[in-house]
Amino acid sequence: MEMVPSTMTEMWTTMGSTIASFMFIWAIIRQYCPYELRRYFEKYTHTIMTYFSPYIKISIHEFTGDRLKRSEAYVAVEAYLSVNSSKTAKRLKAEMGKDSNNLVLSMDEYEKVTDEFRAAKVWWVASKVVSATRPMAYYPEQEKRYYRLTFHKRYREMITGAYLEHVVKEGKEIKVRNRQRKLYTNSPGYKWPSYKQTMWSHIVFEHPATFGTMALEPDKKKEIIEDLVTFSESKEFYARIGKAWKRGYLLYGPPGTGKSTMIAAMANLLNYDVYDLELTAVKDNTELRKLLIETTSKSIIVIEDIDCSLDLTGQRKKKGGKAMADDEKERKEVKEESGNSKVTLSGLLNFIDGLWSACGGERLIVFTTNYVEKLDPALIRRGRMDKHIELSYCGFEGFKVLAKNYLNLETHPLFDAIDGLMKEVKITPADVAENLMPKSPLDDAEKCLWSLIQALEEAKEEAEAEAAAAKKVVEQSQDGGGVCSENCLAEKASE
Ligand SMILES: Nc1ncnc2c1ncn2[C@@H]1O[C@H](COP(=O)(O)OP(=O)(O)OP(=O)(O)O)[C@@H](O)[C@H]1O
Ligand SMILES: [Mg+2]
Repeated sequence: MEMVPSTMTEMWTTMGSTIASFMFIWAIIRQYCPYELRRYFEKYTHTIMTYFSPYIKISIHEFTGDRLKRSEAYVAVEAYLSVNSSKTAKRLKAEMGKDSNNLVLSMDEYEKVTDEFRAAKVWWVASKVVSATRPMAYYPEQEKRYYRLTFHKRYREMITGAYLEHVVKEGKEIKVRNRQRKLYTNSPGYKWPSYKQTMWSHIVFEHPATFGTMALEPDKKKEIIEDLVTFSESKEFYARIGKAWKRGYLLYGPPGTGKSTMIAAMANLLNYDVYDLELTAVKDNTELRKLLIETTSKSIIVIEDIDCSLDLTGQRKKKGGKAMADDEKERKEVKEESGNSKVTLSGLLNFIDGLWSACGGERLIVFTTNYVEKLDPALIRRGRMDKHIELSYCGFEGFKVLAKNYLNLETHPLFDAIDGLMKEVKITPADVAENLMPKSPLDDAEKCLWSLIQALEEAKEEAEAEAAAAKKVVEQSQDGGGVCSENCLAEKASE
């Protein structure tokens, strides 16, 4: 019986000295052996340890084959652990979250946390490998981050199946809930990526516009919202009919009628990112393709003022004489404005429905224009631009939305006068909004309404004066016996 403690002591002593000798050899190897030999030794020690260990390890690296894109699995695990580790981890790092007013916590490097799934215990470690810097290396020292999951081999099937599925699914949901939406732009003069750079630069998207604050006929608003929501919920439908999950919107109408505002409202409704594509800054069709491939899912790709962006008007209907000359002049101007860009109409059409436009999924493509009639019909046919939305002058219903937003008024005795004037003159929502905006702290709602009435009356007088001038021109031309074309009448009236 007395032998037992002594045998135990001997055993511990032997184990202790074995470990000490091993550590000593390891220290010598680290100190004196060349890097290659060290790596070799490490590799085999590792293999022997793994052979005897009952634990399995899975690594999830931040970058895999494609160095330009973070691995989706890594991003999902990062999000999952940001919520599940923040209660147990002792060292956390904090980053700015959604709307820049809350901090999102996640586990810091080399931190270890435990998770449980159906009574199985697993361990996560956040780690990184710093690659050796070589003298004269082109790229600076690289850090390769990864997460390592460790679990007992008896849970192999459950962890590699159900648990990882659960982590990725929950991680993606957390990411969507926490993500800060971004507004991307392709800056002019930007050079095609060097290491790990992209052709897009971005800022946080924080536009406050919503469909609730937009002055729009209620039926039209409802129709657009339903269309957008149906699109965002139709993943299976698009897959079933064999169509890429994207939808094109053409927004057209005079300046100040809310086209850009509607894009922001769309992004806020669907929680999408916005890619504001400046076509004049795109060198050629190849660059356009690269830009498109970089866009991510759940995004709106916007080309504003498509008619001014490039000479994309294609083969327009032939017009006679002067109109044709104007047309040519205009094209020349557009060409000059668009600088050296060689993006063509066919390049843009391929951009909309080419094979690679399907990569990424769930995307809206929005064009805006002030002159829909100038666009090539091929560019805006259904199937490319699926929904055409006209944004027009402000009606009384639109005014009521703005009065509620700007002045918190639902009704007022001056509303009737405004309704009457709005039926007679055209005014853009931008002009209505400007008049309803208090100009000093002393301005009350009634003063703002009077300011709008005054603007409407002035617009009415102007329209009446123009109509009278046009009438006079017609009368003069009839007295002179000459026949005046529509164009010539317009010219004379403007004189
Ligand atoms: N329908 C609308 N509802 C609410 N506000 C509007 C609306 N239309 C315009 N506005 C207001 O007018 C301003 C200008 O509107 P916006 O930039 O959306 O016009 P636009 O149609 O894009 O003009 P442009 O053709 O010149 O680009 C916005 O900041 C917004 O405050
Ligand atoms: Mg605009």
